[in-house]
Amino acid sequence: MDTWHIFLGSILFAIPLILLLRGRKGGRLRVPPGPPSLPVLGSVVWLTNSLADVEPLLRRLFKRYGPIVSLRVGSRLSIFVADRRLAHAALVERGATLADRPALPSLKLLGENDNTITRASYGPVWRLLRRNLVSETLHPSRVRLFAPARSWVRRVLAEKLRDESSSGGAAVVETFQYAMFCLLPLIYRSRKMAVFAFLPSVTKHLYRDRLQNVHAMQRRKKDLFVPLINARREYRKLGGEPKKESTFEHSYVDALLDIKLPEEGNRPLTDNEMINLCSEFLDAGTDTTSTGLQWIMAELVKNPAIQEKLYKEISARKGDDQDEVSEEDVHKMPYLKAVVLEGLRKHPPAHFVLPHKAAEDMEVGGYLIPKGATVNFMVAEMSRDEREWEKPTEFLPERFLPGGAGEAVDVTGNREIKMMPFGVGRRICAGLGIAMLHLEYFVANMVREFEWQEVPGEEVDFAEKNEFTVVMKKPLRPRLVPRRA
Ligand code: HEM
Repeated sequence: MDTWHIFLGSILFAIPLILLLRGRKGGRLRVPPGPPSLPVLGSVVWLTNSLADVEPLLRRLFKRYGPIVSLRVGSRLSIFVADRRLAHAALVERGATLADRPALPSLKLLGENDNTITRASYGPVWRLLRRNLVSETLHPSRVRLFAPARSWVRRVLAEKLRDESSSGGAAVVETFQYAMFCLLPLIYRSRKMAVFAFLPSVTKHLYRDRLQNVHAMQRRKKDLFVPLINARREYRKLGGEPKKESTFEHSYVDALLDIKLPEEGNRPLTDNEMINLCSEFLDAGTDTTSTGLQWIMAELVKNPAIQEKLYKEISARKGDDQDEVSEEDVHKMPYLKAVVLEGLRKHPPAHFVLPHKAAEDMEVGGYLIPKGATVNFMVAEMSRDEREWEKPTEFLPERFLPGGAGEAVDVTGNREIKMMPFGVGRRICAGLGIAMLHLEYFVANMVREFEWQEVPGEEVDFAEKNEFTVVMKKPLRPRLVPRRA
């Protein structure tokens, strides 16, 4: 072992030890450091910063206090973790302790329960709902059955992009969203509820209009989903055969109709619960995937040599006469996978995982995470950390090929975390497999159909904007030159 390795080994050994000693005061563990707090308001930083700008604020706090910091929102303690090793210790090594979710104050205002996969407490209902989605609908054997739907959406997407490109810079963002809407049908989302995290009993009066809008959207969601659910009920009653390409033998709604909640006297799901679960399925999968697709295509526009290398890999497998790059094909394309992983590393669609809750007191990095605290993990900070990734601001898919630093990176983070675009541990994204498949499938087919070029005056701009996911502030508008007749 050379001196450099001994030096590196000592540093890696010393960091947790230093953190451990810093967290102790008179032998007792302290909560992670952070700015001072005031009663009712929480951390004083809220006097000069808004919740919407929490990411740059956190970056400043990590510089000042280290990779784990505390903030208070009202009386609630939120802890933020930016270090990949601490994330592994918290979410994988002591996974069950942090597998719970904090209660959403807004749910009560809306008269809703938390029976969805994302919101449910870590327990039997969550387990049942999650298993239902993962093994009944998103299991690879089921996902394969949806190949005709994927093909149909790919054709629609290519046609729409062809139309767009004939009129100059193509507005690809809406087209990607539309494609994902078609694939995971229609969407409803309620992202404007963050204000109700502060004193819901007061903010519900201050933001009465916003609350009314959310109620109206809830009604619209009901109008939209109930007929679809009822149609499926009828269809099952008749024991019907699938009649056309878009009618599948199995759907998520079928799996939901079969569920009985053992903890609650074996009752079936209510219509409201089914609506929330359908809408969660679409919410969770649509924006995330179309945002990921947009960032990856933007990088390919900006890096024509990488696009060309990818095109060569694709055309070596698929002749011009063949219809599409299929699911089976994409599994055999290592460079395509590297491009998608590098896109998710540099531009994770979600910069935070969903909030976790500590079920009991626990120690992370030498600090106390008290029972009931909310714990958040900084996805983008980890995958852009220059101590872990060489040239993290550059788009270099080669790092995921044999010999590269990201070779054999495991996005599930079970062994170690290098990046965690889908979260890790027990609450890891339930759609990881299908999300990776959709990204690889659409990137491959879109690069095969068109050459994606930068348009003068519409240069690619990697500035970010916080929406439901982190999107391109200036949407991508490339020139698309068809590669095939
Ligand atoms: C590129 C696309 C996607 C990304 C980047 C992504 C990312 C994430 C992240 C970061 C979480 C939170 C993990 C945590 O709290 O620790 C999550 C949770 C979740 N995702 Fe995804 N997701 C994607 C696509 C999908 C798709 C396609 C579906 C389903 C159709 C889906 C369903 C879910 C569900 C149900 C959860 C909640 C898991 C739980 O609480 O047990 N996601 N996802």
